[in-house]
Amino acid sequence: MTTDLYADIILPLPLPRLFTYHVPPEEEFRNLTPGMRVVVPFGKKKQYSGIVSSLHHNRPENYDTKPVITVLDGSPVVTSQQLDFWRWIAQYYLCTLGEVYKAALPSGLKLESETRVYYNPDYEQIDDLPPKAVKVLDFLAEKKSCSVADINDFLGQKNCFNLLQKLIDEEAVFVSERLKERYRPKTENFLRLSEAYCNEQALHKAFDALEKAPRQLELLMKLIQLSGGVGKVLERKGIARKLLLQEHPGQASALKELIKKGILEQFSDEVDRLDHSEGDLKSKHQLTDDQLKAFNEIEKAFNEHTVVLFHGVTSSGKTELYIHLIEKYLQKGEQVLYLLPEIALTTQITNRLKQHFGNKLGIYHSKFSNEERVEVYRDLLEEKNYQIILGVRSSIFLPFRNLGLIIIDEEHEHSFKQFDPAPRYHARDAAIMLAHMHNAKVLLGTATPSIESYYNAERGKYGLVKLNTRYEGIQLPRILVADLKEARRKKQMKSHFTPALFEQMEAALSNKQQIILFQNRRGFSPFLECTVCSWVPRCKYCDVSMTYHKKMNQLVCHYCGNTVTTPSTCQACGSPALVTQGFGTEKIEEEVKLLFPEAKVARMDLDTTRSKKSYQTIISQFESGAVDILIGTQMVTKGLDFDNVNVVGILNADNILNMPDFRAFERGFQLMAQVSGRAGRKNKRGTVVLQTSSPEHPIIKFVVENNYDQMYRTQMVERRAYLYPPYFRLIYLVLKHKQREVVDTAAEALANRLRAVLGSRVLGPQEPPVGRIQNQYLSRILIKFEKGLSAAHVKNIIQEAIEATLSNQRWKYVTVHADVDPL
Ligand SMILES: Nc1ncnc2c1ncn2[C@@H]1O[C@H](COP(=O)(O)OP(=O)(O)OP(=O)(O)O)[C@@H](O)[C@H]1O
Ligand SMILES: [Zn+2]
Repeated sequence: MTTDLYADIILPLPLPRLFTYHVPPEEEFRNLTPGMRVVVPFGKKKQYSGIVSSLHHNRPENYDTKPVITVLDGSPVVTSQQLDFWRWIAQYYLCTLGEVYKAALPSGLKLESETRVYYNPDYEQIDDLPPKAVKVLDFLAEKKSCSVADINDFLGQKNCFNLLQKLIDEEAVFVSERLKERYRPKTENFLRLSEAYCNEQALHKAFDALEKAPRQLELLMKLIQLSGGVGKVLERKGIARKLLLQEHPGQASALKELIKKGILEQFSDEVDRLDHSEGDLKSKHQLTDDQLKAFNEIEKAFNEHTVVLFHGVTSSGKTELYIHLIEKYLQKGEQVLYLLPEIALTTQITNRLKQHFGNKLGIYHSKFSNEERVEVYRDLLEEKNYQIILGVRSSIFLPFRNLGLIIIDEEHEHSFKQFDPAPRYHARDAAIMLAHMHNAKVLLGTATPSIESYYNAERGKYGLVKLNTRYEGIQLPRILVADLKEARRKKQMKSHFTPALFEQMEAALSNKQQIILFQNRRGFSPFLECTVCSWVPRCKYCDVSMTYHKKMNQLVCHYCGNTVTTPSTCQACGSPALVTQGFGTEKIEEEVKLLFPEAKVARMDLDTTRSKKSYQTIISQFESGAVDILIGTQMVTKGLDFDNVNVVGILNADNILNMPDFRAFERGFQLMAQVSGRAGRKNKRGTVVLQTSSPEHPIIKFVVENNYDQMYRTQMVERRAYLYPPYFRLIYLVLKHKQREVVDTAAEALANRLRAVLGSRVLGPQEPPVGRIQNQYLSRILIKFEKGLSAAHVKNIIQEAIEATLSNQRWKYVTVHADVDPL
């Protein structure tokens, strides 16, 4: 122990341990507290911003500490509760705190150490700049950002520091090398009368003075008009410069003169990027008797349980019920987090929630810009507007102060689990932990519960509430099973459509009703094949075949994104006889357009939804009836609520059920039941056509009968027999290296180490189905252990074994990551 102060810092790097720095005695560091961001040196030259995890007086024994360079915040940006949550995630999901830090903060709050200069698009020039500076600004405006070296090259000089300094002072550019925050509240320039002219007499003097300057006079009059009259302009509220110059941007020089003469003054002020307009709030729908009964049961169940599973059939009005529940918590002054699995869903739910909760609702997801996300983050940190957050996975990392309720909609969805990079967390499971920390409640809502959650409900760990009737008593859709084998044998197929599906579609179209078609693959076809020698184009970097995308005329690797132009001849035998095999959404779209030339068709999959607005556009086109047929991947299967969909087609159930995964049947049931649920939600019972080569498959039967219980029971028998969740826990260890031999020997050694302690609970190593990704060879070990064994203990063993294995010089560059509770 010393009197010197030390800080353990979380850096945005995958380091197994926190680094300790000493805190200099200067005034600046007086109020340093955990959760604040500081700048620290790391390695030879680099600087990073990190988060203070803790402060103490213990000098590290093994190394000399470096000093903290500077503090970036006046108060913590990460609360102590968040830090505890981060620590839990790191420990449970076997990753580092640095990895959690990277996932948890929006990038606008993480800083970069490279010397990059960013153009400020909001900068409006007032003073004259030297010509060179204008040149640099034009250059930057085009590039948006570049390095200092680029500017030197551009100007042909060694050092542009002085010039840059001027631009920085003007706030025309931002430089992240100074570790200035990349995010800045957006400011805008405003104009008002200056103090001296702020009475009617003075104002009249100004009019006289401007007699010979008609453009300036005109501008002054416009300011008065925009302010709402002479009386108002004297209040000096400020009119946006943009607004003033809107009609006559050429008047900028006249404005400059007015400012110079001291009649007007310009000031800048923050404008909120997010819309806080109140709008007209609608009152809630009255709950039906069945819904009310479920509502009361949920409230009662919360008296005994932290978590309640709400199993309500599709279109039973779960969302309506959530709205009532949210209101209750808001009245108590508590915050609500509403988690959704998919951005596609947020559009509709946002609209529904906005109508009731207006500007108390904040939205948080990855299609939002950094600045928008920072604003939501800061809003919660400073407890300003938002009381409900609607978001996807990463919103569990927001700085909640007073969380009362977490709703997890479509809790069975796999996209709640983050696959890559670390932390590989399950947002549902992590949210339950978060709720425990806040003493909050969790409602898991779904029409098709995950087997894990249903099991927890059955054995009394969670409360269970059911709602078996659809709103307005509409029956669940009629499901027709269409036998693909038979239709092919009888030569009745129209491309990928059986007569049953084709007829239903025709009928729906002639009745002006809409159709949803589901195919679980995007692209045109899974692969291209040479009919002469069977050659299939494969990714150069990964061990998979490439997917053919017709519109782009490209082959795309869905693992690493690598693209190549489609070859016109076989690269092995030279034959031009290349044919497409299988089909994805793009091909279905093309076929539908040929088969139903009159119908308007839209497609929703990863390829058509790259931008923030694209979901909104597709969904509102379909809502408004501008589109008759919507084709999509799993994005279209869940949660969407359309009034006029009468027919749903599942093009191929087999490739869902044939996945080499112990969850394939459960998942197949959920997907098919969910997509079926999109049909016939209003007015009239809908129809689903389910195309399959195995109509006798038990899962198909359960879907047709809407028999969740039976599906659950049969699956549980298998889970128990083959030692799978929910009876057993799984952890994958994935090893990667650019040489097969190295990764294999390392995996073997690691598995042996583990086996010495855990015995037959260790399986493998084995090459995973895709054995090479981005030129890295993979090997995988599976650890399967009984619920009775302490997970924390097993994780300790794993961590030690990994460290010991990697300490061998031979395997130094092998990377190992864990996937806890993999999906
Ligand atoms: N009490 C009610 N009053 C008026 N409309 C209702 C009521 N309950 C449900 N609805 C309407 O019925 C439709 C289906 O309800 P909702 O979307 O809430 O079902 P859901 O159970 O969430 O469905 P899914 O599981 O398929 O997402 C919606 O359009 C909703 O507005
Ligand atoms: Zn690839």
